[in-house]
Amino acid sequence: MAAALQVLRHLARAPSGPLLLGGPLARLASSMALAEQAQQLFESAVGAVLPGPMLQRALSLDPDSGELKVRDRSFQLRQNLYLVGFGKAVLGMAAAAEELLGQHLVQGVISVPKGIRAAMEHSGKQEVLLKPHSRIQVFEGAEDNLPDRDALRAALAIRQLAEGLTADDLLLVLISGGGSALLPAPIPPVTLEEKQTLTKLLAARGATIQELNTIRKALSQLKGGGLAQAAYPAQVVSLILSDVVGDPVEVIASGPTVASIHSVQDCLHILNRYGLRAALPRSVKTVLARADSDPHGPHTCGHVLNVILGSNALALAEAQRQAEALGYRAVVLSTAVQGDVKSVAQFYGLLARVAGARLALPGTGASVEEDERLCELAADLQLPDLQLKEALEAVVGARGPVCLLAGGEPTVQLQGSGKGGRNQELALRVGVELRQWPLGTVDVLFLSGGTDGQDGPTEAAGAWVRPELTSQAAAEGLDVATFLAHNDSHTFFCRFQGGAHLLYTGLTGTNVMDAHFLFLHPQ
Ligand SMILES: Nc1ncnc2c1ncn2[C@@H]1O[C@H](COP(=O)(O)OP(=O)(O)OP(=O)(O)O)[C@@H](O)[C@H]1O
Ligand SMILES: O=C(O)[C@H](O)CO
Repeated sequence: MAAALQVLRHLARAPSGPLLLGGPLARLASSMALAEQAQQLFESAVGAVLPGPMLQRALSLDPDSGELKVRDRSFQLRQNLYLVGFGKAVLGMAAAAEELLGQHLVQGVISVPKGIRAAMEHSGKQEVLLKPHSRIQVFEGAEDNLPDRDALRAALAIRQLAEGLTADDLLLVLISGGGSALLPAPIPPVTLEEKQTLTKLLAARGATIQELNTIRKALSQLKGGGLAQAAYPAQVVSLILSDVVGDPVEVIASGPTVASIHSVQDCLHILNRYGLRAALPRSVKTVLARADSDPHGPHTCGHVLNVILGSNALALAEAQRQAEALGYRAVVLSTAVQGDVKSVAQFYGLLARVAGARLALPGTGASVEEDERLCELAADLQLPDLQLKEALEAVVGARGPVCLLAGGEPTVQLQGSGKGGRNQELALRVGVELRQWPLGTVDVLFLSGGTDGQDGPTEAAGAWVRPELTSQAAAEGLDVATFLAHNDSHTFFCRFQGGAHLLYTGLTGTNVMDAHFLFLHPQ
């Protein structure tokens, strides 16, 4: 962070060339409104991680020999292919896999969210639906992202299919976010209800996805490598769409094809941390005690190839390419944005100010205090891959419009009973921050969107804001602070300018967390 601070000071003194005002870039920008460009970039980010194109990139089948190539590995197909899958994006992944490999597919079972087929049909996304005579059986379940009886039935069908395989077979496992809730198979005597309660309690008390999934793995027959073990001696290829920062295969959907490295002690620490150890059901204690003395130890997964197919980084890289094609100097800041939405909003607000000042008044920049405060905010967020120094250097060298891109999943501490999602809340908070940092001659726009197309329990994917937001809202009689106090960002955006700042994509059929874009455009 000290290095970034040094660069900030250096950049503040650095001379800058003239902006290309009135040049081709400015003309291009004026011909296409900034908001439209922002939405276009969001769509291109999502487009890069749609199931079909992703599978086509990762798999290639030689139709004559039946040789399947997955990255640099080869597998021989001869009507020996089976498929299972679980997760919010798995319907489209399965449709694409069947399209590519259908002639070798014997049977498949997938577990997908309740209502997803109807929703996709409704939004005209035929490409993510299975064909009428598909060999893949579909189970819908896990309403509200919680394991239920329907998901349990799906998990048992998946286990049965895996257990019936032989050494001649290949099992293709399609995995995406939401997979944990869609593949519940508690180890007896733990019941589904007990697992549901424990999961809910851990989530409500703020457990991270890593902690939550460590517990899920310890209590599950299929998570933490259990599915891979059930499929042994068949070969297993897992194609994974990541919805977790850093793309850890052992965490995404609780790693059903990755050997778990956690001990019972790890689980007890987590349960202690959230005050749940004392009140554990007897069944959970029994399973944990049994695991402690399990002579077989953790599952082995030597017969498995785990491949990350798509991620937030891939989506942002595409948006970056598109932004550059539109004439922006585009930099990916981080793909690991986590932390409380309020701190994340402060960071983006001040970043806009510090970067924008360099565009507005070349050679001067923001104040030293603002530079220092930005570095402090960045340090507090602890983003492992943050490219702040590079981004600010790029701004100085840009001499024209700049687009800073980031991704991840901030958290919202829900206090009110309002309607919203973390993207709309982040955008609204950034709108408030931008008001504090007037940038004069630089046009600013911030957009935040969930790549699955659904932000919290709303129909919008996210929202975009500009520095004028709070004053324009006040003129419409809308007090932003009141909406924020109740986590009511969606209601706010529905009313503000007739909903014009909401980002609507419909369900996209994919899910690689959220995308944040900050546009700085010298006027
Ligand atoms: N009123 C609200 N305001 C802000 N955020 C909210 C509100 N209600 C729910 N959320 C947030 O929405 C999220 C839950 O919605 P959603 O199902 O889209 O997220 P998710 O389960 O993390 O799935 P995904 O990663 O696929 O988006 C949680 O992060 C929750 O804090
Ligand atoms: O299903 C899950 O466990 C989460 O979506 C993380 O992958």
